[in-house]
Amino acid sequence: MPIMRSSQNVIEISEIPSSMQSSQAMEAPFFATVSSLVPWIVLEIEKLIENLDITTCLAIFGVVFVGALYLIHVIALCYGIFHLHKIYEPDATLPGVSIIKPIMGTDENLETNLTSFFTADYHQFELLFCFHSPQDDAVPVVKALIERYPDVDVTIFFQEHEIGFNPKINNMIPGYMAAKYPLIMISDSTIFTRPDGISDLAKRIMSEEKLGLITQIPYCMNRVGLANCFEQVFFGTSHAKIYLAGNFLGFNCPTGMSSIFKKAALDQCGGMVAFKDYMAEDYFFGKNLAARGYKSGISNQPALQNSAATTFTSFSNRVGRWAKLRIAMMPQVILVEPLQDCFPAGIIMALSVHYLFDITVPMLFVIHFFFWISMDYMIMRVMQNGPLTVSLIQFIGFWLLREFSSPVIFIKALMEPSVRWRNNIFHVKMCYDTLLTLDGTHIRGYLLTRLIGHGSFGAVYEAKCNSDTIAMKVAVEEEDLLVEAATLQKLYYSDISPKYHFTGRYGPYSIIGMELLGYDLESIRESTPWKSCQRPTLIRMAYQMVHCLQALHEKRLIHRDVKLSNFALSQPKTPGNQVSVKILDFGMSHEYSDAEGNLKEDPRGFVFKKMRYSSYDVCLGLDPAPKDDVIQVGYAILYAGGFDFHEKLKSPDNELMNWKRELIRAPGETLPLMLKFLTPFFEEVGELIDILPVNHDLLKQRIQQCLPEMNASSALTLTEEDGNPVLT
Ligand SMILES: CCCCCCCC/C=C\CCCCCCCC(=O)N[C@@H](CO)[C@H](O)/C=C/CCCCCCCCCCCCC
Ligand SMILES: O=c1ccn([C@@H]2O[C@H](COP(=O)(O)OP(=O)(O)O[C@H]3OC[C@@H](O)[C@H](O)[C@H]3O)[C@@H](O)[C@H]2O)c(=O)[nH]1
Repeated sequence: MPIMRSSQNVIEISEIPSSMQSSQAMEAPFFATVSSLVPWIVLEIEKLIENLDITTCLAIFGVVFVGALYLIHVIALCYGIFHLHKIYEPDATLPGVSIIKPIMGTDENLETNLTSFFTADYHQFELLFCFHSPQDDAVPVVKALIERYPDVDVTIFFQEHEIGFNPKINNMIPGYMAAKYPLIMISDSTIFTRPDGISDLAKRIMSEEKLGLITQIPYCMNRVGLANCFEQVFFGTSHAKIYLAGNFLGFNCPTGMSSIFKKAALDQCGGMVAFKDYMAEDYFFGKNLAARGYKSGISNQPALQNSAATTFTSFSNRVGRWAKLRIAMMPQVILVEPLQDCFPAGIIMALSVHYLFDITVPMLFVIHFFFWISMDYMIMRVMQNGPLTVSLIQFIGFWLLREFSSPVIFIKALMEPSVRWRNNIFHVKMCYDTLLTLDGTHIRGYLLTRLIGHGSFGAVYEAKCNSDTIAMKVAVEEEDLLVEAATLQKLYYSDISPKYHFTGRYGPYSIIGMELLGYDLESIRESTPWKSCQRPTLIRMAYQMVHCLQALHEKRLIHRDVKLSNFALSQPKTPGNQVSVKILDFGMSHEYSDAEGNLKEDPRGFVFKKMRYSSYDVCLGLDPAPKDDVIQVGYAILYAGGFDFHEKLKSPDNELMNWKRELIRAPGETLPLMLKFLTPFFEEVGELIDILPVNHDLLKQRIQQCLPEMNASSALTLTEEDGNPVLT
């Protein structure tokens, strides 16, 4: 509603400053000049308020927004000048530092980067090199350095299990578990350190008791090459100013490429393993530490990225991936992020000020442009701590290229459903990470009490309402749950899946309420002493798993995501604690034919070929059929029986494909010794072909033949020993 004022008021207000003007004029001409403007400003503001309409409001908002961006520049520059590049004297009283180096692959600069850590000037540190696999190309590089620097305390780790979504965290967990010092530094393989880099981080984090996490602000080594200079200009200008201002103002605004934290503080948050499912683990380090009263900050030295593999494409993929993470974390940045670059902000400011004060647009835009680029140049000089390696003209060229390419990268990141990170492709969904932190939230009258699990579609919580306890699956996108809800309804009376309760939309979330099952079979495997179920248990599990598929396939449904963790036990029934195996997670399931037997396409376009645990035919590019569910059950049975299928999945593509082919062609020769007794079952699996329906009864008979002395269809019983589940 417009604010009405009488003209008398206007005159009164405008008169007050003029009287002040006369008194101040005697004191100082400068203040007099400023004061003389006050009545004019007040008058203009009064006029504005009188004429307040939607356009005026937008224009005022525009001025405030861009004004805040100018302020961010100023804060960043001042904070950079006063905070960065301070030099500390070595301090032998600082605690030891365990430096975790996650490594995947090598490039021409890896040796130089790693050498800088071997030769770092810190009195007590250990280097913990973490690899996904012994075949990694960087292993020989590290081994050569260990030989060259025998006095440095170094350990190499190979990832044992892929326990979470985040491959970097999966990789680092063994290193973290073995770390012996109270300070943990995480330093990416592309980082070069100055000799006093570790000392700087340690000094900074120990400067306050409540500091839990210190990150190095990302910057780059001086390198030649267009893409490298472009990258340096990006990290020295637009990225640096948000990072500096954000950290100064206390925002959780981290990048995890080079950071240090107090191990005791992270252990309070559940240790490294607690972050295994967050793609933006760095953001959640900061967030979880803050929830426990710890502060975050930045160190005095920037992180010197020194990859030899930077190209314009890799830069755009990487920055696009980060943008996707930010959007997933804070969807509100979608609105602000594209507008906070120089040109969009300039247009907003010029149009707004023109509208409000009738000053010409080109002049405003030119002033804005020069202010912005000059501030960016000064901020980059602060980051560099001296003259830039690029000339002024080159700086302007790279800066312009960055400004023009930024919206393209951002829009591309928004449009693409998946992100690539090294060898992995991920589907980062909007708000996905927030789905994992909903415990304590009320949804549809239920209190979400515990996160039970999560998959690519959403998270599953235990949810309670009075005495009723159910499982609630929560996703962001409605279509992710539609198929699952429909499948659960179709299977309601077959007793092989959790009972369906309800589905719907609740605020930003889509939900399904369903029966809460007990332990999943992967946890049962994990709780056995040798990570392998005993034969009588295995045979009965296998029988019931095939039974689940039978009920599913009879309804013309295929699961397409069959794995051990997608089978779970029903709640034990008294007396005798009997349990049955049920199948769950129908997010990828599909009704493959209509009642007449005509095949149906799935419009969702999943790429099963790329799922490493898909069957041989599916990896070749064929559409999954019921027989492929059975083959995947075969893999799950082997895994439950003690075969390290997860390790197998890490084999090179050819080797894995050969193994999959041989397992169904010649199971007697391919099955590991301890599981050779399963040959009758796998021989029958090898007979399955797409065009014939699967004969599940025959498969069950074959399972029975694997261990004739045991009744494969007899019930399973669940007990507990020392708090661990025991399935017999
Ligand atoms: C009135 C003006 C408001 C301006 C708001 C600016 C909006 C954010 C625009 C650009 C973001 C650049 C952020 C740089 C730091 C984040 C680096 C990054 O992407 N790191 C990822 C990879 O390591 C990490 O996993 C993601 C973490 C999520 C960070 C979310 C931060 C959101 C940005 C909030 C910063 C507000 C600063 C405001 C300063 C006044
Ligand atoms: O699958 C992978 C991918 C990456 N990594 C390691 O993780 C580190 C970072 O990888 P990259 O250099 O490819 O990626 P980025 O520079 O984009 O990573 C950065 O941004 C995203 C954050 O979540 C990360 O913490 C941060 O390191 C490297 O040391 C790399 O070897 C793995 O160990 N496994």
